[in-house]
Amino acid sequence: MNIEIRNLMKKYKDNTALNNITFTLSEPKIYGLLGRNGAGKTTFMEILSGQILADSGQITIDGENPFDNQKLTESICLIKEGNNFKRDLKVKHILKIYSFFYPTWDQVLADKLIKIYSLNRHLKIKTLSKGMESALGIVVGLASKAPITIFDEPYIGLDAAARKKFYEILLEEYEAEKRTIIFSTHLIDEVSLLFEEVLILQEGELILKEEAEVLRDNTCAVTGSVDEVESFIRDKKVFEKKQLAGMMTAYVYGNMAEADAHGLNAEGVPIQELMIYLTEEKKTCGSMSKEK
Ligand SMILES: Nc1ncnc2c1ncn2[C@@H]1O[C@H](COP(=O)(O)OP(=O)(O)OP(=O)(O)O)[C@@H](O)[C@H]1O
Repeated sequence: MNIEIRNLMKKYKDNTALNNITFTLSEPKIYGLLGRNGAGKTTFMEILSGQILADSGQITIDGENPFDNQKLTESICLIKEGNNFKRDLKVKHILKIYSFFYPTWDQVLADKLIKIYSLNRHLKIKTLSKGMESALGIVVGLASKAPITIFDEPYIGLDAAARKKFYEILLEEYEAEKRTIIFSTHLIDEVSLLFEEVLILQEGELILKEEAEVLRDNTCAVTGSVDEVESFIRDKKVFEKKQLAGMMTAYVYGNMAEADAHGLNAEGVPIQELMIYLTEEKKTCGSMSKEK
């Protein structure tokens, strides 16, 4: 589905949550939507899923506005950090409701996931632990098979093994059938290998939109003697330098092969590091620009 966002603005009183963002998500991909606390990620995901209205600008999915649009809502599944389900309903009721709601619902997958996460269908939501409630969110998000599936920090309380299982199945399902998956999380290191494209919001503005592979190929951490590294980075954009006992590591925009050719040790820069750097101050990544 083609998602077009043009000059989207959203304010809460004097607080600007989204400030004139413009971009297009035209392909089914796994998108990582990143940013510091309060950057506007949840606000954007709520507008995209038709739950709230923007103040101005346009948002369209295949040409239609998602707000109050029943037909489109059947194609979008938003799983939030918590409170996704009515507290007095049982797990089995939730599964039933969502299976009716989503034309693309996959009951076989839902059953498989219920088993993997050892969820008891007869328990009421209010009696589930935080981790179990998150697991149910994951079951619904994945089994919905919604063409636009959005996970907003979906795994509060879920342990590392359960999160790993989630990533594995997400990837398996995505490989079997591509769909647009938008994933927002603060556990970037854990998930970043899943991302095909990364979007970074800061203070309501989109400061980066780039394919993950381009980011990986064009940023590196080079280490060597201070003189060697200083000479290598002279004509490069450097976003951090660290020095210890005569050695220097510099994070730069450049590729590893070039650093190797200079006899320097080069490693990739984790997306989390890049996000932290870019959001320290308002910076954009030069040619790795925000809008395409
Ligand atoms: N319902 C609301 N009422 C008032 N202000 C709000 C509301 N929802 C969000 N905001 C404000 O809008 C800004 C963006 O919030 P949002 O929740 O979209 O950020 P976020 O990137 O999802 O943050 P986090 O990573 O902490 O979840 C913040 O300054 C927040 O305080």
